[in-house]
Amino acid sequence: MGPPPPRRRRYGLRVDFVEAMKLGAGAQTAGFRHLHLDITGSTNVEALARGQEDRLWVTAREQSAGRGRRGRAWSSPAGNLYASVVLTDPAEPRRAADLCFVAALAASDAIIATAPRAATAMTLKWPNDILINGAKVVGILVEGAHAGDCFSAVIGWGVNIASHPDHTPYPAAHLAATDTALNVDIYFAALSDAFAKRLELWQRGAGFAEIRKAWLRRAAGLGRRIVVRLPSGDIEGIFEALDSEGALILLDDAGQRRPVSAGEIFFPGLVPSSIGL
Ligand SMILES: O=C(O)CCCC[C@@H]1SC[C@@H]2NC(=O)N[C@@H]21
Repeated sequence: MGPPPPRRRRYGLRVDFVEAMKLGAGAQTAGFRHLHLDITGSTNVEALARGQEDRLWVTAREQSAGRGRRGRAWSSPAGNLYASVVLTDPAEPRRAADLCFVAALAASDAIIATAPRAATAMTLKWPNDILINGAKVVGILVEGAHAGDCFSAVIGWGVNIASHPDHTPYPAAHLAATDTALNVDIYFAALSDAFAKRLELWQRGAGFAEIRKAWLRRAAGLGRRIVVRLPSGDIEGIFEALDSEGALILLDDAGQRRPVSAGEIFFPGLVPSSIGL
């Protein structure tokens, strides 16, 4: 009789003990590595703790303390994707905000590759959400840490695949509602590949200019009236463009162009439709 199988620990379980999600072949070729956990508080926190390990993906089947933007919690049951990647010195720190757009484009590429029905109704909401018929399916949290001279960025994706939470402050949806064969393994392989390609384009290709152009082609509300919620109150106007720093350019009712680099946007009069989502 051989030795008993290793006992499963709930926390900090390494990839060899759980059914591992696989990196896409392109991501492996590009030198990315992968740590898959059964359950963790937050894959972003795990990744930030490994800030020196460039090109490391950290994924988890479940999170017990998933973090969203604006200090919100991110509901994280099994069946959805929780994935973070560490990039050590990816660019000058002043260009770190570009990563929001690189990340959103990669996640949208992965939807096109794996969820063709949802993809027909997909738009990107500034700065880094993905909507299907106006309802959120992907949220992205980019965080940074300095250690000595080194700057690490961690990008975390939460992707609603098998379910979406109720009672969110915004309408939410999930991808398998229309693309029923989709699961986290299929989506993660596509995301890791798409991210390797978009990162390469940003770092070694045409930089932010190309990313900006591609993002704008999929943007929600471009050329339309939007509301921007700022700490100082709401402002309204036309979503005219994205500048070279990723700020949203709002043409207000007084004809002033106002760059917005932080805030939340809303589309007045748009009711998310629900073709099964
Ligand atoms: O509020 C948002 O829209 C951003 C949500 C980001 C959630 C993901 S899930 C994987 C990673 N780990 C976290 O704790 N948060 C991000």
